[in-house]
Amino acid sequence: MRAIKPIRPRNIKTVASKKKPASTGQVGLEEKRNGEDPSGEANMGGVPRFTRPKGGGGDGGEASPNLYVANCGPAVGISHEAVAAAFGEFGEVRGVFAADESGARVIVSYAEVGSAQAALESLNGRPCPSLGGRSLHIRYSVIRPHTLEDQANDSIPVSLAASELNIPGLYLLHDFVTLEEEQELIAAVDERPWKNLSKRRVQHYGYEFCYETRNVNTERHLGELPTFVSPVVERISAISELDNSASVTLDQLTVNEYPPGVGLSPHIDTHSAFDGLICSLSLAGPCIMEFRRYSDGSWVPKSASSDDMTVEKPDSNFVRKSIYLPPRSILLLSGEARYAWHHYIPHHKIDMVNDSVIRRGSRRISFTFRKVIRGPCGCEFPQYCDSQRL
Ligand SMILES: O=C(O)CCC(=O)C(=O)O
Ligand SMILES: [Fe+2]
Repeated sequence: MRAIKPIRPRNIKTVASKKKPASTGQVGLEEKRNGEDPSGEANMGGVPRFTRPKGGGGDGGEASPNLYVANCGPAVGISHEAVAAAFGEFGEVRGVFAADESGARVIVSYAEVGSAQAALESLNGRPCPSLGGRSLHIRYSVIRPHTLEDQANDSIPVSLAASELNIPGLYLLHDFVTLEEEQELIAAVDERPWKNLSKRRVQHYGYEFCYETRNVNTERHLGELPTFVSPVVERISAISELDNSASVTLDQLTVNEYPPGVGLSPHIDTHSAFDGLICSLSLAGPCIMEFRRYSDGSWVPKSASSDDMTVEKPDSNFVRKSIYLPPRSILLLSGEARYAWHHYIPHHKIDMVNDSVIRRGSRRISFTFRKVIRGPCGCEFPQYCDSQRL
């Protein structure tokens, strides 16, 4: 058994994610530029995320379901409810939010772009009878990128050691491979074909992971895991912390290559797809991984076809914990950590570590090893389990 280096605890803080879980688009507003989660994002930490488009020109540029409306708001005697009613004539209004602290500028967020278009055409620059005859100045709103200040407002402490997180079944082993092994593993995958997803590239071995079903086709075995990972797989099976779970034969490998700043939406790996041990080796670059335990965390199948792996319920409460994954470390998820906690990599180019700014300057490559199962999952966490959904 190889020795596991002790981990020096440090007080690290991250500028992590949003407090509120996004809608099924955890890709959320950074990616869905039209904004599908206005209520959670428009005023994150008191700072509006929808904002006035920069520069001059017409209606403010690219059409969006969110309108920036000036000369209107509580400071000029117009309540948000009144705004919602007036704009509601053009389609479903999802929300009205303060655009800034003036009280005289609001964001009106529609369900549909077409409604925003109709409202803009009818109401812009004209006195609006249902809003006291005020002339409104309307443009399409844009989403202000996350700033460090936003992130700091939404930060949670980041641990270096899994033991600090108190999540049963979670382990982080530092320096699981050497620098030389890391280079060899990276070179091996760089020689092989990558598959492009929307924001990152992947390779699958053993069985292909299907992002639409979040499962594998057990009938299509692609072959044994490649020999270049054999030393890693052997080393995993010798990890004493894992007792008998390490004796499972890992037969599926997903290699992920994340460009700087790209993360992964919160998800639990499908229970009925994989056995109780999931191992993720980090190479090349670091990341922060957040764990979330949802109080009402039933397993929600993904509706939209996407590779972002978002599986979460909007508006549910959750506990957050965060850990720093350095290159060459391996993260082990078993038991509760594997079955009941969502894991998530925030989409950040910058993280705060010990009050200093850490840039994710390089790509991160992860090797995630799992064991495919054929029958239903029999875990002890039915509320998170696709096999035992109540
Ligand atoms: O990149 C990682 O470390 C995690 C990947 C992951 O969670 C997954 O592929 O399900
Ligand atoms: Fe995962």
